[in-house]
Amino acid sequence: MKKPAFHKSLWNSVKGVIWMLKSERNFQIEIFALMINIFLIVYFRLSPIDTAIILIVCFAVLSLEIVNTCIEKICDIIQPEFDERIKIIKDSAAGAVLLMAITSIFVGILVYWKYIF
Ligand SMILES: Nc1ncnc2c1ncn2[C@@H]1O[C@H](COP(=O)(O)OP(=O)(O)OP(=O)(O)O)[C@@H](O)[C@H]1O
Repeated sequence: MKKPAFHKSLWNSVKGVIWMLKSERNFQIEIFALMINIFLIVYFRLSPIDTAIILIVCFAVLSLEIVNTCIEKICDIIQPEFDERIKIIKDSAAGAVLLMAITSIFVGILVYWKYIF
């Protein structure tokens, strides 16, 4: 298959993110959390390094959510019926998002702490 032009593959990636925004509830919640963080970054006038740390953890959660959804979709195509192996794959992929979400909460507390107190 011929490789699409750069602008075409970039647009395909954007369409993927738009699909996630329209279809995935967890992704919508994580985007809402990103908005809150952007507000807090501006409100507390975070330093460039603290801003970078907050944005990195926010986008790490969002990116993992996309990968988790892709794994779920592939699993649903491969095995629509109940399968113990699919359960392990889906639960593990969801676990990756959970670990990063917990990490992001701790990072948020560490960063915002000095601006609040
Ligand atoms: N084919 C299957 N075989 C075994 N267990 C499954 C299967 N499909 C889903 N499950 C179980 O149901 C859970 C939820 O799977 P589902 O595909 O509905 O994802 P979801 O509700 O979108 O989850 P998430 O909140 O992680 O995005 C999985 O983590 C897994 O434990």
